[in-house]
Amino acid sequence: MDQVNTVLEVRDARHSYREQRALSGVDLDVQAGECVALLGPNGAGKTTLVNLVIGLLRPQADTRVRLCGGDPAKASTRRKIGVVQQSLGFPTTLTVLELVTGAAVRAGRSRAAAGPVLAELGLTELGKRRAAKLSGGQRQRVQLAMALVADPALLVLDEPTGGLDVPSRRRLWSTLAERRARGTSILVTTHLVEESAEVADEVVVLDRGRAVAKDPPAELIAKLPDRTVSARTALDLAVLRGLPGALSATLDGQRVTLATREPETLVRALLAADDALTDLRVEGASLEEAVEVVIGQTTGAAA
Ligand SMILES: Nc1ncnc2c1ncn2[C@@H]1O[C@H](COP(=O)(O)OP(=O)(O)OP(=O)(O)O)[C@@H](O)[C@H]1O
Repeated sequence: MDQVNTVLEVRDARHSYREQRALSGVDLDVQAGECVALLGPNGAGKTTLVNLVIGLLRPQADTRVRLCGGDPAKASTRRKIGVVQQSLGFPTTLTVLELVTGAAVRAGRSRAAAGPVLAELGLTELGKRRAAKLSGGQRQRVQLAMALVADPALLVLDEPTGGLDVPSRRRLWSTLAERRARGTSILVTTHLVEESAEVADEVVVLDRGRAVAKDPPAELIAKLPDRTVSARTALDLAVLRGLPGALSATLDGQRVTLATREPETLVRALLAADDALTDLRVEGASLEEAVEVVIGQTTGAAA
């Protein structure tokens, strides 16, 4: 691996809160300009991993975290990251402009850097408003502006969409996509599997403290063995089950549903066997299903 391009490197992350084990040996890499989405059910260890990355938790055992080649325990290394966390507060007596300008100055950037970032996040008109008078969604945008104004090498967001309405979520994901296109590396934890897939280059699925999948979203979906082909047909069940590519077939009235790993082969055979066939549908798997499958597989393996 090209170390120069590795913005974040986590090796063998293990973490326990007293007797509660939260991470059991996770490796994670974020390359320059890459967006990695950390997915997984409640309690999987996502926040624990993020807190190790941003230096809020001290590494235990042989856990090794390198951020731009440095140790996140050091303030000089932490300055290279921008963090958006739900629990992170800021002084509510300051105005939006003061908060974002302050973040720019602390990061060694000019005060003038605040203006373009406020515009990027649609906050210009709220510049004079005190943080105490902002809605939850607006506060979240201010946090993102404070993180982005520092032009971080890595942007870390822990559940940034919590409490946001649909337009605000869309706006957040499109801001992240634009920043990624401009070269910012992003690590984001989320429960919104499908939304994250539109931005993420790679999804890492955590389950009970382990990484159970690490793939580009499309590859994770492609690992799902089955697709569903359905149609209205007069063919009987025995014929349908015998079609090339059919793994199984069920009939509901005249509607057949077939499972297959070779949808193209099966569809060709179906059309050849029944020229009166109607209402043909091929359902691809969603990323959400793929994530459920990888978590289900490990649950089954552990049982
Ligand atoms: N401060 C703490 N003290 C004790 N146990 C903790 C603490 N923080 C987390 N845990 C436990 O560690 C495990 C991982 O929690 P973590 O918050 O990292 O998961 P998560 O994937 O972020 O979950 P969620 O999606 O619910 O936010 C859970 O079993 C949780 O109960």
